[in-house]
Amino acid sequence: MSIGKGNSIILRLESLFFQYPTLHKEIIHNLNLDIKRGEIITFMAPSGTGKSTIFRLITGLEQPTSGSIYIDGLKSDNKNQKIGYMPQQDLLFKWRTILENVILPLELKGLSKKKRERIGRERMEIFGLSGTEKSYPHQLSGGMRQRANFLRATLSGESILLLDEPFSSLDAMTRLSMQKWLLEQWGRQVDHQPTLIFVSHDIDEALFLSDRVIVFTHSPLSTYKIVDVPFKRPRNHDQLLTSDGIRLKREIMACFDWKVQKS
Ligand SMILES: Nc1ncnc2c1ncn2[C@@H]1O[C@H](COP(=O)(O)OP(=O)(O)OP(=O)(O)O)[C@@H](O)[C@H]1O
Repeated sequence: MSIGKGNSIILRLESLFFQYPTLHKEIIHNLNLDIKRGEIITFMAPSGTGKSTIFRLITGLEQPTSGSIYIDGLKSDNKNQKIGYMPQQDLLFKWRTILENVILPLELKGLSKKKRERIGRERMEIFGLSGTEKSYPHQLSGGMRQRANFLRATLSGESILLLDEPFSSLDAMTRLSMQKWLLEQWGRQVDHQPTLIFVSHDIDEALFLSDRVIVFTHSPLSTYKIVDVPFKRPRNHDQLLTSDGIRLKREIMACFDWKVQKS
């Protein structure tokens, strides 16, 4: 079944239910959510309630107990290849150079060595990674490694990128500059602006990055509050200190007064 390719909805979760077979509690209960093409979204909910599980369902690593996931109009199956994924901790292969790491998606697509290295070098320059082509991951700072991870995710060429707390391991200053940097890179991709879906525990980060923040209000994940973020792009962190910024923070904080179902 299809919801119509070319529709402005790029991701639809429809009547979604999920429970791990080994876990007594349900994680997702009748979740319905539409995400538009090119949006930047952040999912927020307390730890351990199932945000990463939603990502595992979208990537096809887990199958819903019932319900459907539509990606770009098509009902997804477990062989879905249309998702780029950037995990919480960097997953760069330590035995590969940075160039070899970032061009991995092009290698998997079968591009010649010459072509993938040319594209990789060009993109590394844009992403501020020139000079690290022959370095190994352990030789780079945390911020640089996350740049390489983000570059690898964008080279997957997919229209949806899932970013699971991508900055959580970074210090506060690096984190702020990485948020700004990531929005700048996203803004440059005029022809192919992917839909970005973040998981974050950080209210400021969610407000700085997102068009909409989806704050789940119960466990199992089912209902949520949508907080629309009206700040114009390009953004700066000062916007968070305005009366609008403070009002939005209060709105999100008010959603966190909820009880987690015991397992
Ligand atoms: N493969 C699995 N098998 C069984 N239970 C699992 C599995 N993966 C996760 N869980 C459990 O499912 C629940 C939701 O986990 P999940 O990682 O999705 O939460 P989260 O909201 O992303 O957490 P965090 O914010 O801490 O990363 C937790 O209770 C977790 O222990």
